[in-house]
Amino acid sequence: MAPRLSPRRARRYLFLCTLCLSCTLLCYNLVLRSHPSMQSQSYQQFSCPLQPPIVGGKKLLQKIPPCPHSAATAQPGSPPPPYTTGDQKISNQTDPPKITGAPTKPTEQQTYPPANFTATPRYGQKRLPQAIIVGVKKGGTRAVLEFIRVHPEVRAMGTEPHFFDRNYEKGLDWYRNLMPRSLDRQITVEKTPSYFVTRDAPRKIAHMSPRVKLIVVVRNPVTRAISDYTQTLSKKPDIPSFSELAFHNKTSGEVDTSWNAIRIGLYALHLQPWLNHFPISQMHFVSGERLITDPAGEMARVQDFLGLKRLVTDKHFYFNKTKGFPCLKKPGGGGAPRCLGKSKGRTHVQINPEDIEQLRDFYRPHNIKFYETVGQDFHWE
Ligand SMILES: Nc1ncnc2c1ncn2[C@@H]1O[C@H](COP(=O)(O)OS(=O)(=O)O)[C@@H](OP(=O)(O)O)[C@H]1O
Repeated sequence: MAPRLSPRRARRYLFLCTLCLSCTLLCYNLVLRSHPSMQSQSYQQFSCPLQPPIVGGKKLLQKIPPCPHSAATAQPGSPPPPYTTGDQKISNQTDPPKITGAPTKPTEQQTYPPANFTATPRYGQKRLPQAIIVGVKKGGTRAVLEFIRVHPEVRAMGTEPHFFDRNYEKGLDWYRNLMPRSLDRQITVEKTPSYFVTRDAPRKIAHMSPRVKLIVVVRNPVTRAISDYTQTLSKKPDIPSFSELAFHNKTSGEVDTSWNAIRIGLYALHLQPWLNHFPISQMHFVSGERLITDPAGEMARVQDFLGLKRLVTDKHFYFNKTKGFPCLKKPGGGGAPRCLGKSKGRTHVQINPEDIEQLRDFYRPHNIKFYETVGQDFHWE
């Protein structure tokens, strides 16, 4: 017959058993979490532990799906809402306010996650970018970034870090730390369109890495100026008319080149400082117009320039009639396709045709100089 336990001893055994069980569970959990095979996206969907990195006290909403969605509904590789789906209504989010000292445009990132979307992976290293989309504002830079990051060998920062124009004093470690992790064979890319018109940016970028590849998305400077103005007007409805801002004197047709919307379009002028630091072969110019009419063709050239296999092809795009722009198909054919957010492809404000004609005349010699410098005719007539 087994000896009977006193109640005190029984309680002690019970306590020891509970303690052992808890330790086992704790160890099991620790081992599972640290094992690489358990850090896949599907695991993260259930744990959802990742917080956006903190930069300058501001949270970067970068590649982090909202937890409830990812846990409940996300398929591996599928992006989180809200963002445009097919011919449905385009996201009605507005541009977020610009925050000086911190990377901008988190809303874009929320509304347009990349096709190779994963919650920030824990593998690989953070590296300084090997390619930068340096301009131009309203040229189509977001489209190029979102299209190129579909490529499995590209890792892109979704927000604009503004390192070489606003945050340089924060240092290269700060900048590197903003980048997504990448494997050795992958290319890290960021885009900040204001670099192209920042005088000191070429020198600073060359100092970081003289071999970095530079992408400039250019668009007819007249359309670009109207796009820029339309964006400003959407935020500040009380600004003067386009015509008042664009011309010193309407009758003489003297263009006001001190207005940024006009000045940014003087591409030949802004290009010069870049050529003091980089050979033209290290710069690639994307046509903002062809990016809309033939995104696959334009992206083929971008992939060639970056030394990547042409994996982003016409199979990835379809023309969304509601948006009036090419959008990305969902990889594999299933699920929702993805268009850029509503701040991309706005209906432009109506501009007097005479003003447009005057601006065309104004830009013509500058455009010709630009075509000659880059050895490419963009046909902005
Ligand atoms: N596929 C696709 N979908 C939507 N929009 C597209 C696309 N491809 C190019 N574009 C053009 O991109 C213009 C915005 O340019 P950026 O992304 O460089 O703007 S920004 O400087 O980052 O604000 C934007 O300018 P607007 O049309 O004036 O809004 C678009 O014309």
